[in-house]
Amino acid sequence: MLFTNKKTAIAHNKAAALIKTSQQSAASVLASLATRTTGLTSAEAAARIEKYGLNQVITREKNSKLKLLGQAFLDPFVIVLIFLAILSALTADYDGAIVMTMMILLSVVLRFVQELRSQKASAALQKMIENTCTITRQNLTSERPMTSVVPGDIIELRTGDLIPADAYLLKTKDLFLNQSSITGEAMPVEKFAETAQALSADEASDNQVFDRNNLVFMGTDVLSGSGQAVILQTGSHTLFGDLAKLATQKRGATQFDRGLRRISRLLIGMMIILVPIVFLINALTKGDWTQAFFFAVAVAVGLTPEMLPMVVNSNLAKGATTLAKKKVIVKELRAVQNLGAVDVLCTDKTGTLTQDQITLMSHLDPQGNSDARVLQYAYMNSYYQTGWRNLLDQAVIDYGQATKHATLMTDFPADLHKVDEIPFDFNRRRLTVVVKNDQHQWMVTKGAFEEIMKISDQVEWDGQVQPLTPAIQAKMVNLNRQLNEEGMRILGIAYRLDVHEQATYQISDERHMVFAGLMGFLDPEKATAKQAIQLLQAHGVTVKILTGDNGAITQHVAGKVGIRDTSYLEGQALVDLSEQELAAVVEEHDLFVKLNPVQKARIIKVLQEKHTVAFMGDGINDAPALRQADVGISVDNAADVTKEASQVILLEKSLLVLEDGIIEGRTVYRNTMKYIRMTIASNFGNALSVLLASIFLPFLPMLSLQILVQNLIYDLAQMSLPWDHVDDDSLRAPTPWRTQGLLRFALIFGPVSSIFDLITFAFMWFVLQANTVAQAGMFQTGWFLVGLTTQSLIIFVYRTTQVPFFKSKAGKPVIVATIAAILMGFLVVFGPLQHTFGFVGLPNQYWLFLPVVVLAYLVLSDFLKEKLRIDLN
Ligand SMILES: Nc1ncnc2c1ncn2[C@@H]1O[C@H](COP(=O)(O)OP(=O)(O)OP(=O)(O)O)[C@@H](O)[C@H]1O
Ligand SMILES: [Mg+2]
Repeated sequence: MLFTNKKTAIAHNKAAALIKTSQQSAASVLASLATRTTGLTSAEAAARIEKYGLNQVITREKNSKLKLLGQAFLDPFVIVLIFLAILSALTADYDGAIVMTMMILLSVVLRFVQELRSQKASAALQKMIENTCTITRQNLTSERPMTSVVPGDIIELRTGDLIPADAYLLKTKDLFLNQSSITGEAMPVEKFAETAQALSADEASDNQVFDRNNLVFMGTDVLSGSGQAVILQTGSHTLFGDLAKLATQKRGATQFDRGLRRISRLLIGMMIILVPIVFLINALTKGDWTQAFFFAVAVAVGLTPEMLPMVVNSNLAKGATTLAKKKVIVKELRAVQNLGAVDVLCTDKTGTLTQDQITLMSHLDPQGNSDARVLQYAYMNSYYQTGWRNLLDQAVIDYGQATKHATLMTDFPADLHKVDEIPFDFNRRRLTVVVKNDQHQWMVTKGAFEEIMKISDQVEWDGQVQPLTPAIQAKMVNLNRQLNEEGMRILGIAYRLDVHEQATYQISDERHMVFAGLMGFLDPEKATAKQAIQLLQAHGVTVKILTGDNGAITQHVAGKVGIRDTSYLEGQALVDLSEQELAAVVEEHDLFVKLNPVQKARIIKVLQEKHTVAFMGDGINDAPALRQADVGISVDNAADVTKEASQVILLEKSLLVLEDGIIEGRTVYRNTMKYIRMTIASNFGNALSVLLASIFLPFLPMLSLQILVQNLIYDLAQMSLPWDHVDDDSLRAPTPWRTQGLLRFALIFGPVSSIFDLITFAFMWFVLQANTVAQAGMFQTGWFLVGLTTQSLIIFVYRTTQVPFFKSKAGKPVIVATIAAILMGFLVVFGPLQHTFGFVGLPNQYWLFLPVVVLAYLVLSDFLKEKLRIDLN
């Protein structure tokens, strides 16, 4: 569903060249790249980096600064100002022109700097999460950053690796790739190291390149198996290099994005309807069409929510930077806002809820007695397998190495070597390794207890191999459950001797096995897990466990970390449910066990119909779920695909940071909403006031230049909003995007502010006698100051449900910015540029009126806010 139709986007010459290469032998491919299986020398690699550049696809980086600057200029506000400035200069009003030029520069520089900062913050965060790949150079194999790959490099591929660039396979072992990111096809594709056949004429299409078995492409990943490949092309020369980075296209628009767009449209719509009316009324009643036009344009600028994207971005960037200090890296900025909306957190078990230190505790025969041979079988299995080495394998190997490799394998001949393996997969939930010497071969399988049971028909019981009878089975199931209930994770071990002489083994060989015993692992919960989950629950987030492990052990962990409902549902039981039934059971249960990766993603998808869902996981089996979730959370030592599928990476083991992330997300949302609420109400109010003034006044209520200055001052003040303090009680519940209250809010508070505008008009007109065209300057100055002070101060009312100043204190930056805005207003009115802006001095009565009207406005608004129980969340 995500990348359908990508095929149409491939470049013909790139595809044709790759197809040609696929038909060459490995030797000639290596020769044409001037490389060899031992790898490039350091000097060659350095020269090639010079020549081909870093292996990255984003080329926009370079001109992004210019583009940002361009965007800052393209703002409607700036365009109108430029227009006005040119006009002023042409009409020899040089003072005006100079002031406007200053305003233009101020506005552009501020926007540019702020946007650049947001962008830099985001780029810096992305840099902290580096993908690596295994490169062989000068016969030495090591992990290097993916960006350092050059054509001719020899790379090793393993389960969970991302393919760093387009490459030609030299060796493969059951190598299955996931090409869905470029072809849209979800089925795994097996790849082989062999020269491809030439295409017949009617087959010759660019899309054939995906079916070339010996080629792998940037942007795809290894599902299972292993391989070796030589890099053909890097960076933007790869098949998909000219498309934007695939990973960034993963997620569609969120509710938040859509909501913002709706609001912008609403505000712009209001402007489009209103501005022509204002223009016509003023032109017809006052007769000066040019002035009426500029006035209308200035009103339009005033009603444009031009700061919205910037306020949102700097809010998000600020949230992300704060989280980075707590070792939570947000790769995509808007994930911060999504975090705030999350009301269900699904999590994997191992390594997320539990420590990533699994230890092997016991190796038991099927009757529960310690047995050294069981350990030796398991050790062989973990030691020789070449797929993704997960924590269970690591625990076995660590245990083996502690007892010394050589002294461990006492029950087996010393001359064993590996013949084959059948890699682990999450449907089979087991993994097989085959070893042999001159006399015998051993097929050794380990995996989930139930899966090993399925493939065994014999068992080592009372010291001999016996048929695995239902009675013995029942005893073993009992033993397994007992161990699980004690918190022990169990893997079963089985073997089969001398299966056949062929060198390659298949899944179908995993049968008639002898159940040899159990391996018990201890996987303690993270010290912070319980507290973290309690905090999440207290903040309205339900926690659910989605695991591939079995019910008993999951219940044990759930109990330890404080998940109350511990009834569980098995993956198999989900298969037959209709979407409707599924929707009901996902709400009911908190534990889902024996899930395969697709089932994890499916549960999340169903939950998303009613909830905003985060998923936290660290395995390659978690990638589909991480992609599906609204927020994918992973850890730094996870596999490449896993990290790539996530938007949030936890650098530290503590889970308490989850709470920080969620609070930060909610803060971002609240502070964004403050801006939106302010803008909507004041725009609506201003539109009303301007309309009425245009109808009844013989002159303009404010000059276009004055409106623009006012607007600039508000813009400056509002830039402080991301740093505002948010009331604790409004951070207690998830913050999904909600607009219901907004319209009501605008319809109440817009007119309220208009009433005070009208009071001001009346005062200026009747009391101060500013009722002729000659007195227009005084009228305009009077309204300018009232408008500026009320609109600057009203944020303190709108920003909280509580009594401003006394009960809820605003953040310092907001207080400072507000005072600065008011001072700036007074400076413009009474400073050296007074006449340039068309302002005049004001009589003494005005100074009695101003504080009264401002205070009355604030008090009434606050009163209404509480009386009408306006939802300010
Ligand atoms: N390396 C391995 N060798 C054999 N069996 C394995 C291996 N890794 C996992 N398994 C089996 O497959 C099951 C599912 O794997 P895994 O535990 O990684 O799934 P998961 O969904 O990530 O669950 P978890 O919550 O434990 O992380 C395990 O419970 C175990 O029985
Ligand atoms: Mg896992």
